[in-house]
Amino acid sequence: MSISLNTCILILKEHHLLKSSAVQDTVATKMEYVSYDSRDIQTNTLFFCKGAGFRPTYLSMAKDNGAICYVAEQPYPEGKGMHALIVRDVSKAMALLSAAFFRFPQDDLYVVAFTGTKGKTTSAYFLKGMLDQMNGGRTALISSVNDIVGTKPEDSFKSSLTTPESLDLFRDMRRAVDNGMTHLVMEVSSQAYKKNRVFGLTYDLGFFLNITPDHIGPNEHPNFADYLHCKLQLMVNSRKCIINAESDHFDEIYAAATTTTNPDSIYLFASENFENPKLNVPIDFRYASQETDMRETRFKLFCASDKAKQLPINGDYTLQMIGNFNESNGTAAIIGAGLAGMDHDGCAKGIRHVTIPGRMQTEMTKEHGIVVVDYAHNKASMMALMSFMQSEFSNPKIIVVVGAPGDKGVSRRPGFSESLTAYADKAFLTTDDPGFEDPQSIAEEIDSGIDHSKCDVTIELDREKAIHDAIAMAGKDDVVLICGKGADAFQKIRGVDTPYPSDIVVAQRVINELEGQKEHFRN
Ligand SMILES: CC(=O)N[C@H]1[C@@H](OP(=O)(O)OP(=O)(O)OC[C@H]2O[C@@H](n3ccc(=O)[nH]c3=O)[C@H](O)[C@@H]2O)O[C@H](CO)[C@@H](O)[C@@H]1O[C@H](C)C(=O)N[C@@H](C)C(=O)N[C@H](CCC(=O)O)C(=O)O
Ligand SMILES: Nc1ncnc2c1ncn2[C@@H]1O[C@H](COP(=O)(O)OP(=O)(O)OP(=O)(O)O)[C@@H](O)[C@H]1O
Repeated sequence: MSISLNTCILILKEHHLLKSSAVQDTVATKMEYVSYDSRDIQTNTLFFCKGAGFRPTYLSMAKDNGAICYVAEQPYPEGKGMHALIVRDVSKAMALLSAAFFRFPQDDLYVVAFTGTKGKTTSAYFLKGMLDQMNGGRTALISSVNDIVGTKPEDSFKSSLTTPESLDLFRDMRRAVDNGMTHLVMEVSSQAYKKNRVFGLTYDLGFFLNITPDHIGPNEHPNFADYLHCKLQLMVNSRKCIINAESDHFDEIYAAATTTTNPDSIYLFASENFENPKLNVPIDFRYASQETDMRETRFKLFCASDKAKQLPINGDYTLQMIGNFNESNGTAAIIGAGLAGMDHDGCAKGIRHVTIPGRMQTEMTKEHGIVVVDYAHNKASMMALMSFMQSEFSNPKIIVVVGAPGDKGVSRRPGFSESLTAYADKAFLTTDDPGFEDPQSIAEEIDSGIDHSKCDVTIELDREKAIHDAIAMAGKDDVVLICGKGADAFQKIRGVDTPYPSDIVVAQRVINELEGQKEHFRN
């Protein structure tokens, strides 16, 4: 793989990004590697100086290690003797040049993107499960749990970001194409748009699942308007748009979709009884709950409009994932599979056994009720989870283990106070990725907003002990919800991913200790 200096200049000029360039006569002009990290350089590398944490010494290091050209928003003396491309926005430049360097892998993939405050990972896994039926397991995945770029074990790896840096994304897409993958399902976070990680990328299908306030605070979005604006970009950049008509801010979402997409290629879905008198476009797909228990979720999908009836996906579906919110996620994913060419039988077979690490993993204990490990970690998902449990078990005692992360998403803390007050009988406030903040202060902040006449609180910063105490106190008919970390096997503490056994492992161990049982969590 390579890219010439001239090509870089042309691309940057075409997008009005180039401010100035300095070309060295004696230096090679063919770049054979790209990087934004001075610790990862090869001969003739094109190096991007980007990010709040960038230091000019990284450029010196990159040059010493073989970088011959740098892209930056200002010239650096440390880059003397290298080609220099000085640009208006280095993150946009990196996305465009990376796509070109990796020979536009998106052109060889059917690319589907999900955005939404909640349900991205779940919907992405559902869709991958179905597409794999059709293409023989050749669906690549970019998600906040795992990235999968091929069929061999070494082609699956844990992701550190939900949506990777543009350079990493295009490299992974190239790897997927070279490994014979035909489809890519990806989660696109609001940060991905804010940081131009997907700049210039167009999706075959783009989904807007829902939006509620989240990710607002230092290092993320300054306010809700910015969060919404970033998420709306997915609609602007999708050839076909699929929108949850029940989402807050529906009008803005639909309007964003119509800026670049004919209404014939915009599809809406909603639950059976949803009505919005102000809506002047028809709902294309409806879903209706069937009988549901703690093992499975069953629902029916109706193709309601003429446009929808062209897709043969009408019918009954069963999910192994519980939680009524998964009917909405499942519906979205099935519409995606239908638009990609699948029929009801293929979809039903593909989605039937999909499970997702750390999402709604449940265990029925003998003496301590039902224990659920789930990734719910903001107000909307906590509300959805606890209201589902309340309705399933006709007002059980709900015991929750939860904490809020440090350094980000500060808006989640009052959201936890509110949702715990609304539904929980007992809360163990504990540690969840405190970063550079004091976990005790985070817990006290959540506690200060809880109405203690409704929800009793214990602050127990040792997460393993909190899980133990929650399960130990639960009676036969109670529900224990261990929230926020899912299958994460680390705690982010002061910039370091500190090993942690994972909530599933801890809960399993506690149940085994208490009941001597050797079963494993479902899913
Ligand atoms: C605000 C933001 O988007 N930050 C991301 C960004 O950081 P940055 O560009 O400022 O880079 P930096 O880490 O300060 O480092 C500066 C540069 O120096 C380079 N460097 C560093 C050290 C060295 O020796 N040599 C060297 O060259 C680094 O490679 C980097 O290019 O680029 C880094 C990778 O290059 C990311 O790890 C980092 O994500 C931060 C840590 C993060 O966690 N972001 C969260 C908010 C996020 O993006 N979350 C969303 C999910 C949200 C949701 O759930 O919906 C996501 O998509 O994951
Ligand atoms: N459609 C939904 N509405 C409300 N809550 C949901 C929905 N789907 C999932 N959840 C809840 O949110 C949790 C996270 O789900 P999921 O990982 O699919 O979302 P996500 O959008 O990828 O989240 P994140 O951006 O935080 O990684 C689930 O464990 C569940 O508790």
